[in-house]
Amino acid sequence: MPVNDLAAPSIDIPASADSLVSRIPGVIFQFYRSHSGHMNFPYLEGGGMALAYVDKQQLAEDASLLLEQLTGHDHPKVMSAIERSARWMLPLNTRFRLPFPEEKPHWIAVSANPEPIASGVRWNGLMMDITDQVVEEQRLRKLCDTDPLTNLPNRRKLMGQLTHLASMSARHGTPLSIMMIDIDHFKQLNDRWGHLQGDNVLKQLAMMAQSLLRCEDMLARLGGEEFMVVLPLTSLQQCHKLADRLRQTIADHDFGIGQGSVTLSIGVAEYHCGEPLVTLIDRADRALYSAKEVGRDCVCLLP
Ligand SMILES: Nc1nc2c(ncn2[C@@H]2O[C@H](COP(=O)(O)OP(=O)(O)OP(=O)(O)O)[C@@H](O)[C@H]2O)c(=O)[nH]1
Repeated sequence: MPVNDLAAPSIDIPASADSLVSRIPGVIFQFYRSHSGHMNFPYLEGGGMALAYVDKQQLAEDASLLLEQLTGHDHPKVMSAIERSARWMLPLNTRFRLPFPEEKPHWIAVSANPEPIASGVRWNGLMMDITDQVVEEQRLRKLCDTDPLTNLPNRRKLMGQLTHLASMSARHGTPLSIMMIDIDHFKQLNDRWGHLQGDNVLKQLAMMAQSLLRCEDMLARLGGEEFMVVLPLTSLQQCHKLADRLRQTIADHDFGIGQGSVTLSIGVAEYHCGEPLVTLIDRADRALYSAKEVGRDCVCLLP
């Protein structure tokens, strides 16, 4: 084999790190915070879109021009990540939304190592635009938490929300109630009208129930023809009233198969501060069972 064939192909090697930095899909930075709290970016270079709308000269003087643009929870989140990193000399790892003109904000991931210096702390790190990755994460999370037929939250999502609301209720001493809802004789409905019509009833029912609720309430499909509603700041009596309104609304509705063809049995229970959630759910289940026992199309409650 001729010796020339083994030689490395001729490539365009960047002359310096600086010329390489402008070609990478991210930003390399140095960030500084003085003991008095002044922050700036002594160094901020890179490629990709993230730098297109920031004024590097200004940020070299004052980083708050960037930090003040952060919206929602991002500003306190980033500030406390900086504080934690500075206090414990731990890597700074966080993400935030950077507003972009005439576009949705872009998600930026930050990763930097702190080093103490006499006048404050200096970080050397990277920022990357991770918008595509975050959008995909959000899509997958929604898929995991959603019932595909009705588009309602599923059991998994509901249990997370119920756990959160129960701890808020215990902490603030506020009432919390749940409704367990089951369609009566749904098997007969499917057998008589077909599975597609059954699906249609589930979808319409979900929309109608949703329209009777407040935005802080959560309606979920637990599976089959069973639904649950979690109602924060709602006593057993208020929940009972609402459950009966829902039962009546559904009984009055013609789902394309005649009024009265779809009815609900509903069990209602109220959270007792500190009890396990399975106990609350079991009470609502037993109330639902009682509603079936007394003849369906009714609401029963267990305090
Ligand atoms: N169309 C449709 N049917 C479903 C779905 N999931 C479960 N089902 C049906 O729901 C029916 C539930 O039947 P059962 O558990 O016997 O309860 P029921 O007939 O409603 O009787 P009661 O609850 O005692 O009033 C079954 O026939 C399931 O096949 C679904 O996504 N779509």
